[in-house]
Amino acid sequence: MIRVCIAGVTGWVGQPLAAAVEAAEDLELVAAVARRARGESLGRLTISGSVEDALAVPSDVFVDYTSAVAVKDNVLAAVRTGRHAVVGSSGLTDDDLRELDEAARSAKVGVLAVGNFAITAALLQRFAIEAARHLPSWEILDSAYAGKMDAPSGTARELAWRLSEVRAPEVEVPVEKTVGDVAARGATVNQSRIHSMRLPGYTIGLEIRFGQQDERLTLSYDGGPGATPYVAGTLLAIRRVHEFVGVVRGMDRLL
Ligand SMILES: NC(=O)C1=CN([C@@H]2O[C@H](COP(=O)(O)OP(=O)(O)OC[C@H]3O[C@@H](n4cnc5c(N)ncnc54)[C@H](OP(=O)(O)O)[C@@H]3O)[C@@H](O)[C@H]2O)C=CC1
Ligand SMILES: O=C(O)C1=N[C@H](C(=O)O)C[C@H](O)C1
Repeated sequence: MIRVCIAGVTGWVGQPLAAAVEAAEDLELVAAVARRARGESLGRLTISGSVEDALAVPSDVFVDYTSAVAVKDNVLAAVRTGRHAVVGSSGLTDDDLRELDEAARSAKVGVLAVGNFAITAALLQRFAIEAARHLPSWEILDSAYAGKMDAPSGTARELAWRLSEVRAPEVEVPVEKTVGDVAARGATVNQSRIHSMRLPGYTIGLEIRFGQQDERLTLSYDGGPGATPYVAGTLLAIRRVHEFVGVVRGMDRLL
């Protein structure tokens, strides 16, 4: 039986994830965190108001679906107390992930950090890696609901990181030589350009556009209004994270 602690248990993903953990025969939800629901009952357990309190309960895997602001400290606290961690929350930078990797290696635990647990997003990433082997120029468009605090999205950051392992995209006019406002060319993440839009009416989406002379290729991912696609991937990560030591990024290591 794998004992699970979920931070963000009342959230859009945390809620259905907690139900799925409780329904699984090999998993047991032993602790949960959400500040405003502190003290409330969830099945047989009482929701903690802080990660520190939740980590006082023995558990094997810590799952974070809180926010870009809280995730780094939460996961550091979890690995330092010997928990494997599954990171759903977005917002972690490469430097944050390096710091988590050091902490996880010294505690000899695994951390699976996945920008997007949906299979369709994982497939986009795989197809984009293949396309980047053949097409040298691309830019990324990240779209999300108006209230999403972090930018670029975790999905976009992870894609840029994976593409950097293939090559750096070719640009004709170096971005710093832009005439006008350099910010109009988007953010540089691992050498890819990412343009983030935050708009009412949107859920989450990612597009990568490749271009070369006289032809274009666009790969596009759209997340819908429900959190179901993230739950299955997160359950898989909970079951497999003990196989790793240090930080592992991306769903493909699990597929
Ligand atoms: N990797 C992936 O596939 C996915 C990633 N995400 C990412 O996951 C994160 C959460 O998303 P979502 O479920 O929509 O968020 P919600 O805002 O719906 O839920 C956040 C949850 O975390 C709790 N929370 C927030 N801040 C803290 C804190 N400092 N300490 C403890 N608990 C906290 C909230 O309760 P309270 O405020 O009461 O504490 C709530 O339970 C985001 O970063 C999002 O981008 C989302 C979907 C998929
Ligand atoms: O904020 C969200 O909701 C989501 N964020 C993730 C991200 O930052 O990439 C992905 C997920 O589809 C939903």
